[in-house]
Amino acid sequence: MGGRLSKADRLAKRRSAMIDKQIEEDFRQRKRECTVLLLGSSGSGKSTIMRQMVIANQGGFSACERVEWRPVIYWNVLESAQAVLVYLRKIGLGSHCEVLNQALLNNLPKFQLEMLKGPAVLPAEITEAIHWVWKTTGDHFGDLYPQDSTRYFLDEVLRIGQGGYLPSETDVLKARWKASAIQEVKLTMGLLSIRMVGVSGQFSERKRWIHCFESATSIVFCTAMSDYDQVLLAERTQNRMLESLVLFESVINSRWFRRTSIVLLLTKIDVFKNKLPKVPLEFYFPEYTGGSDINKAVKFILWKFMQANRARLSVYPHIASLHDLTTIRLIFAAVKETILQNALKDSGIL
Ligand SMILES: Nc1nc2c(ncn2[C@@H]2O[C@H](COP(=O)(O)OP(=O)(O)OP(=O)(O)O)[C@@H](O)[C@H]2O)c(=O)[nH]1
Ligand SMILES: [Mg+2]
Repeated sequence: MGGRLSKADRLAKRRSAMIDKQIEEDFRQRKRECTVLLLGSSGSGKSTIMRQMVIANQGGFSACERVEWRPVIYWNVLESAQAVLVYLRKIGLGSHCEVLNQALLNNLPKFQLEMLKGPAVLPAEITEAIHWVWKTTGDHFGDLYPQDSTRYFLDEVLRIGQGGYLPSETDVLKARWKASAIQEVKLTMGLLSIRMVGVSGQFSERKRWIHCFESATSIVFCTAMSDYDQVLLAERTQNRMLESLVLFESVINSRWFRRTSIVLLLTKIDVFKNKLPKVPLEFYFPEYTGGSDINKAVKFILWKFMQANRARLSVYPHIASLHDLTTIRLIFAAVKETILQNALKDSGIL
C-alpha cells in the first residue's frame, strides 16, 4: 500500500511542485530586477535624466504624453516671464514691463480658470507681450537666468502660444516641474528590468528618501557643476555646491550603501563652460588655482567630491550636459554598463 499514491495525493504533489517552480521563477525574476535610485539636490537634473531614459529606451514620448506636458510648459513660460519682469524692475527698466503687466492683468485669472477646467491655449495677448519684452530687453540679461531653461522658453514663446500647440520632445526635456512625489520609470536593459526611482531634491522632501534606500541596487548621484556660484533658495547664505557636497558625503558614507557602487553625474557642463570665464571658481573655492581652464576646473570639482568618499565605495564619475542628445547617449551607455555590471554581480550571474 505504502508505495502507491492516491489520485488526490498525486494531484496535490503536482500542485506543490508547480508552486515551488513558480516561487523559484519569481525569485529569479526578482534577482533580475534592479532599482536605480537617482539622488541629488534640487535642480541637479534627476527628472531630466528620467525623461532622457524614456527617450533612449522607449523611443520617446507619444503625442498623448506630450499633450499632458502642455500646462507645465505654459507654467514654465509664465514663470520665466515673471522672472524677466522682476529683473527689469531691478535694473531700472520698469517702463518696459507695462505691456506685459497689462497683458497678464487682463488675461491671467481667466486663463488659470480655463486651465483648471481642461485644455486651454496661452492667451495671444500674453504670448505677444512676452515676445515683445524679451526681444527688446533680452540683451540686458547676459547670463543671468533664474533657471537654465528660461531663455529657451522665452525664445520659443510664439510657437508655444499657438493654438493646437503640441510640445516637442525638447520642450518636455527642458520643462521644469518640481514634482514632490517620488517618480518612477520601468525600463529593460539587456537581461535586466530596471526600476528607476527619482526623488525630489527639495529639503522638505528629503525625509522621504530613506524609504527608497533599502531597495536600491545602484545609485546615480547628480550634482550641477554650474551651481558653484549659486545659493539655496531656502537659505541664501548657503552655497549650492557645498550643500551638494555635504549631501553626497552623507549618502556615500551612509550604512545603507556599504555594498553599492555609485555613479556620480556632474551635470550642466554646458552652463559651467559658459560661466567659468566670467565667474571665477576661486572666488567661491579659494583653494582652486587653475583659473579659467575648463579641464582643471572639472578635475578640481571631481576631486572635491571624491574626497568625500571615506567609505571607499566604487564611484564612477561622468560629466554631462543633459540636454545634449548626442553626448548623452554615450554617457548613458557607460552608466547602463555600470548598473548592469553591478546588478549582475549582485544577482550572482557574474
Ligand atoms: N543647460 C542644462 N540644463 C539642465 C541640465 N540638466 C538639467 N537641466 C535643467 O535644469 C532644470 C532642473 O532639472 P531637473 O531635472 O528638473 O532637476 P531635479 O534634480 O529633478 O530637481 P528637483 O525635482 O527639484 O529635485 C530643468 O529645467 C532642466 O531642463 C544640463 O545638463 N544642462
Ligand atoms: Mg525632479
